[in-house]
Amino acid sequence: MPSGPASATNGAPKPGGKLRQYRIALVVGTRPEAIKLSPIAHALADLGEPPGLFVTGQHPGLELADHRLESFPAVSLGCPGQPDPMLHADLVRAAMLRILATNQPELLIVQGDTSSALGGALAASEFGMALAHVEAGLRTYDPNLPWPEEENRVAIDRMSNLLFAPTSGNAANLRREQLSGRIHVTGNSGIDALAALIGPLPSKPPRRWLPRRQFKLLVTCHRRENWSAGLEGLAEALLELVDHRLSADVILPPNPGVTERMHRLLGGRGGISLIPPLSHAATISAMRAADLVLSDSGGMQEEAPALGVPLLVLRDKTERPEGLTMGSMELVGTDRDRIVEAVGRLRSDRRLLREMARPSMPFGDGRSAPRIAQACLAYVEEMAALRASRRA
Ligand SMILES: CC(=O)NC1[C@@H](OP(=O)(O)OP(=O)(O)OC[C@H]2O[C@@H](n3ccc(=O)[nH]c3=O)[C@H](O)[C@@H]2O)O[C@H](CO)[C@@H](O)[C@@H]1O
Repeated sequence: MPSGPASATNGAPKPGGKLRQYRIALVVGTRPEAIKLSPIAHALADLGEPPGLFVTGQHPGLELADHRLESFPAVSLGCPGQPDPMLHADLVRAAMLRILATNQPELLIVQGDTSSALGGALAASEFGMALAHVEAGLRTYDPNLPWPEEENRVAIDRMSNLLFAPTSGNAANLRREQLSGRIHVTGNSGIDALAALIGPLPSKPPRRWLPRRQFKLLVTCHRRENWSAGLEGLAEALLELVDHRLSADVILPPNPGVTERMHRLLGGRGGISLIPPLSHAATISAMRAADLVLSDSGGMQEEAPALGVPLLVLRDKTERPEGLTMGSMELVGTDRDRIVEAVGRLRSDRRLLREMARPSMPFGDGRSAPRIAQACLAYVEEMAALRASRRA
């Protein structure tokens, strides 16, 4: 069995986990990866296989304890996010290669489509290590929307031995590409994280939308393709909307450049509050308290249907069409007039708004992490048996 990393461990394995070096490791770089990988780390620990963590540093302020990950042995790679995501992926790859040269787990798990996930996948593949991709098969089929995420997830799926597709639609995408990895339809572990916060899902939306009451928007916008014209269109729309008995809480992203731009566009305007990044629990509370959410976030597209919160997606394409099919969300992009029209239409037609707020679970039942953990463990055991039979 390979030994775990010698450097920078923070905390002992979870009580109940076996006291041994880990065979499975997870790559964690950003807030959404921590949110979605935490249930999987705990599900592995529950099976007696606590994993190790490679923390890339992409989001430098990421606190493992905020995501219940502090009890797992962790190596810090010291690779903060870069303006050029390809450079960042390469830095992560190089840092991982240095560690894997002496300490190799048997299976590396990466999640989603970040440059941390891509860097980890490239390192695993260079070492001939087994690789599992959580959240496989999401596609817009447009390499620019979103960039670089669409390219990252396609590349990671091609390298992976285990492909954990959240939905049957995602699995169908993978089958069409005739990839060599094994496909499992598991649900999205982001829904597990949501259930851990608020209890059984789907949750009942609080009844609201009384006529004449002030209408409250919750807004997030951080995708790279929205950094210039997109943020301007959104800001113009919000400035127009708040003149009409409507308020907007805008949650700022961890990215300082985007935050600075939002302050310039919207700072000091009545009816608009600019809020620093929130904890996951506080974000979910804010979503539930809003009449309507406007966001380009991927995770919030998954959370909104389960919470029964209507969502306008500030993007032209989505890799999560399931939310559109369920009627919980609508694509509006970042054009000023389109946003103003959509908010106005929903605000004046409460029946439409209530229909969008009908809770549904297109992204999983909140029990994907145990499925993923079991499949990972079975794969590791299978590979070990294969190696043993070759030695015999
Ligand atoms: C194109 C796309 O969709 N890309 C993804 C992106 O994240 P994604 O776009 O989802 O990233 P966000 O930064 O929006 O994170 C979303 C998550 O963070 C929470 N939240 C949000 C604001 C806040 O202040 N505090 C907070 O905790 C949300 O409730 C949600 O759970 O990387 C994820 C991790 O690989 C992937 O799963 C997604 O596919």
